[in-house]
Amino acid sequence: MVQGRELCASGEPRENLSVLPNEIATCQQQVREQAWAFWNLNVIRAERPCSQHSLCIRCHPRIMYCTPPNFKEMAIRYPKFRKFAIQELSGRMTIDFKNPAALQALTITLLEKDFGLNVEIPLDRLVPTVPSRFNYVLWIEDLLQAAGSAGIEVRGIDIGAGASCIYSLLAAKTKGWHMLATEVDSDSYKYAVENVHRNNLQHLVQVKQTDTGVVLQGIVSEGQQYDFCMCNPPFFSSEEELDSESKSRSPARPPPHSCRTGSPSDVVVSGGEVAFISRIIEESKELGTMIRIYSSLLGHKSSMDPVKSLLQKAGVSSMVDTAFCQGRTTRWYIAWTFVASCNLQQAQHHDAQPYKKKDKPPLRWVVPQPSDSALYTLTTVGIRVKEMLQQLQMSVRGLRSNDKVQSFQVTAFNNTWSNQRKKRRAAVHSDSLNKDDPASTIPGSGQQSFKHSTAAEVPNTRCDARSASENASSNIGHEGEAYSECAAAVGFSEMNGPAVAQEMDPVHKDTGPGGTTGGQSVSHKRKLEDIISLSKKLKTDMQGCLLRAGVMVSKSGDDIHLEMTFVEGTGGRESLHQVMQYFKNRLKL
Ligand SMILES: C[S@@+](CC[C@H](N)C(=O)[O-])C[C@H]1O[C@@H](n2cnc3c(N)ncnc32)[C@H](O)[C@@H]1O
Repeated sequence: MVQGRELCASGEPRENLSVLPNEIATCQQQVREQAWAFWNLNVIRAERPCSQHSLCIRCHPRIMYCTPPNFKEMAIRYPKFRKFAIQELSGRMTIDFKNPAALQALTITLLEKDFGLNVEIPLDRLVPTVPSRFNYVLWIEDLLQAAGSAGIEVRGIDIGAGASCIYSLLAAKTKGWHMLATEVDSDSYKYAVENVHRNNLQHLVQVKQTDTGVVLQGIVSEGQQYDFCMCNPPFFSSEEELDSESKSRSPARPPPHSCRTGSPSDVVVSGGEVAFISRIIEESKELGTMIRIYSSLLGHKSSMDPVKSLLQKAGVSSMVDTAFCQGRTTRWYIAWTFVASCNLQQAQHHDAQPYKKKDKPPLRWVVPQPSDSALYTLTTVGIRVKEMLQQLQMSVRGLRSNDKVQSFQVTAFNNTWSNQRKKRRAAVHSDSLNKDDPASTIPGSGQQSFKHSTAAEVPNTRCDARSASENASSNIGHEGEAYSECAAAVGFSEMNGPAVAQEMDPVHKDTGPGGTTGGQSVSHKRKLEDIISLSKKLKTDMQGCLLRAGVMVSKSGDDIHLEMTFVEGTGGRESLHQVMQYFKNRLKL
């Protein structure tokens, strides 16, 4: 990677690219860049977004791929994908995006994981990228809504289904739409038919082999009515154009991250995509309202203007276009209708989501049942958790307390949870040496809580360091939602000023054994002053707290869960893991 040569998708130089020092790291970085790019993320590497980023960092607002999928989880769960998973030095999983077999495994795995689809795609045919295909399906759904066709039994046509038959399978599986998929290539046709059967979707998807001479004519018979047609046309006019595309690519545009897949029959058509779409437009003039919405994807932005002017000449009653971006690849989409009452412009959405860094899920643990089941209640566990947090000298602020949830915001400035045994021994030792030294009880010295701690040292074997599968499963399922719940419980916005004051209150009140705030001795007063000055220092250090987290005790069925969500802190998530481990080892009811 050479700084200065790197450009944003729009052609502007990227800023602040990090170049790792050695060759291995650079190589790792490149693989990672490919991965990021593949997931629509290359642009986040530019600290200062270019003028077009607001436009190009886009995926459909309803798509799940605005955050990248968890390759680690996929590698654990899917052996087909695991074969191609590469672990970087950082531990992050990626694949070689230049390897068609790896792309094939990625597509097949995502279709299975996210859509329950079992698909086979030959390596000599186009391997579709799942996010870009699902973007189109979701956009069609928007168009149907705009055309007033949503909610009814939807019938669509997928022109050029390819071997994967991906659009029809996604549309049928996720939306229950009836699809007619057409394909001219006999090998692709066979694969498409098998893929439909493999997923038992014959009742929704019909695959038809067609002639190159037609696109829609002869497919839609008299009296038939379809709600939409969609198409990912062959982009190129010749194999030479296909080959020269990468060479003729403007130096302002970076090379594509992933390799090209598919045969020339997939991507080459006489006259290129404009000619192909102009055939759809011509035929749409004939078919008129028999198909309510016509649409096509465009592989080249330069095709948009000629296509629009053809549509204007065709006298369409409404048209709309959009673009979705995946990594360095943008695809444009156009739709039109001859139905006078359809205003497709209503489907114009400018609220596409920018990439959001995936929120880390909370750490979660099922609190084991004690022998006395009467103690296994939300209240008892909540109280015990709060006590333990306070014993750890954390500031604990109650946030929510009802019959389902008890949640707290906690802040720690010192690591009072690691090496407990060692610290206790040291505390006992120093205690015997300085029995009367008041400093030994100053909160924050890390000693007071250990003296008072009654927690057993017996490690809980069920809860030892997280296993790989536990790590993985923490990312599976609806942790995102759980995270939001916990994060909401934590109340990010409330986490500043008031928490500080409240945090310090217990310290002020804690005047030591037998002490009162009135009529104190001089030494006791000094001790209080020390504590107050320490408190003030801690207040000013608030920004640099070691750990701030949300802690939630919740009931789910018969189980009581303890969840911890990292918010901030110099100790990072590692410190949260340590605190969770502390609870796993010591929480006794
Ligand atoms: C770019 S590929 C798209 C495949 C698939 N829809 C996808 O998005 O991955 C274009 C497909 O259209 C097919 N095709 C080309 N001309 C066609 C025609 N006149 N009618 C139907 N399919 C056609 C090609 O064989 C190829 O499979």
